[in-house]
Amino acid sequence: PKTKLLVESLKGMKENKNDQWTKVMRSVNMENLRTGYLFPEISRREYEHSEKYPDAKIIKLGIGDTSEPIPDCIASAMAKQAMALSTVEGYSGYGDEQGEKALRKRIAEKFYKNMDVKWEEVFVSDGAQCDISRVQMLFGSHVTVAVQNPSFPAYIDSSVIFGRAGNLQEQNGKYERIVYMECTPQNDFFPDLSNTPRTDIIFFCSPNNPTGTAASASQLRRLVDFATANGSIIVYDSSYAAYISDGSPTSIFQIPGAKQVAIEISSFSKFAGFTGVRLGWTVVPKELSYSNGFPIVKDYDRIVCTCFNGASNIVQAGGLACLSTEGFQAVSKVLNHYKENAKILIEAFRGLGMEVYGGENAPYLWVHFPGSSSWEVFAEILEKTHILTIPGRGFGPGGESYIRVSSFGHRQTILEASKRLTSSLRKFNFN
Ligand SMILES: Cc1ncc(COP(=O)(O)O)c(CN[C@@H](CCC[C@H](N)C(=O)O)C(=O)O)c1O
Repeated sequence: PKTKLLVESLKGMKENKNDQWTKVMRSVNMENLRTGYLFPEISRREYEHSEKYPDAKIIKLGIGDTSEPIPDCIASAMAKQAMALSTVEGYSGYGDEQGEKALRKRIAEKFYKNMDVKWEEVFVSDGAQCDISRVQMLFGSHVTVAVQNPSFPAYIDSSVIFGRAGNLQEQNGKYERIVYMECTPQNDFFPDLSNTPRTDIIFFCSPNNPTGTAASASQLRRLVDFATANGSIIVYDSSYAAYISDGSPTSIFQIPGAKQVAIEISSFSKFAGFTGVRLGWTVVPKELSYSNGFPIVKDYDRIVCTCFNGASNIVQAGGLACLSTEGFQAVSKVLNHYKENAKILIEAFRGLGMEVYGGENAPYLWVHFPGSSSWEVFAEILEKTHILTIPGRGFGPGGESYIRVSSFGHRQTILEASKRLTSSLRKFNFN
């Protein structure tokens, strides 16, 4: 009788389709996210290609995911913490939502030396991606937002979800309420602030994803002055700071006065291979306040306590190990491996006479195919070389006619990619 009842009820649902739906309206903000999120689309294209060419050895230089194993001393620290949980004396439950004090202190010492950043201003998280949305929770839907163009899509997409982007303008692919700060080779990938309207929030990523370029101290000085003059807040994403090789600032807080106007988000993903382990942090300075003088750090603390129960204790043990002398030496070796990969790929593209940007201060190359559609270049390269890249258009209208190539991969894979590109790209006639 129970099965019969279940079958009847299911049949009943099929007869009147409308009964299947709730009466809850969909958020207009979610409706406004008209395109799919970029990275799952790249994974879908990869899957389609692997179906079409089941024997092809696809090389993945698309999604910026690390490839090399986590150094043993770091993995062992996580394993040790995990095993400790199986003992009475080693077990621990909920930790501080803001992160373990020892790790907060270590992050402040390691990455913010002489920048007057206090450990109480460091909030440990499960990654920069999540913190971008948690920082968005600080502000009402009325606030205005500026992003670099091109830029990592999470800043725009989370602004849409929080109702501060307006409608997507089909004709130019821009959201009507977002200010797009053009970053091109012509302006050294730094926006012309004298022609940039005031916004409440300025998302700024350096080293930059996708262009792979790092802002200089004088450029960041101008950015801080611009935010100070406008009473704006910079949300600075330094997830790739560890790749900086040319002495550019690794933090916005290297710029005097930045603590009054900036929040910094960062991550263990790309310097420690923690993309799957999930660990990041956000610095909210005590000096940063809303227009009524209320300290923003108090609201951020409230959001972290209400919306996040703290990063995993196992993962935080790994984070602490990353920042030990031995651990940081070990992850730096892996970083150099990726930097060497970038050099190999730059050589391959430059050897073909192509304009390549980035790669020195970030694990991303920004390759220009003047006059070509970036999705067509992406598809052609995938079809002809079985190499996955990312079409620049996926990072905003400013990415059209570029592709982003990531330098994560085993050395053999990168050398193989370089060989395929060199032998195949000559024949491509992109126009
Ligand atoms: C500028 C910047 N800020 C934050 C992040 C995410 O950091 P997290 O790992 O959350 O600490 C990233 C990671 N971006 C990658 C991974 C993307 C694929 C991930 N599934 C996603 O959907 O974002 C890429 O651009 O290929 C980044 O570039």
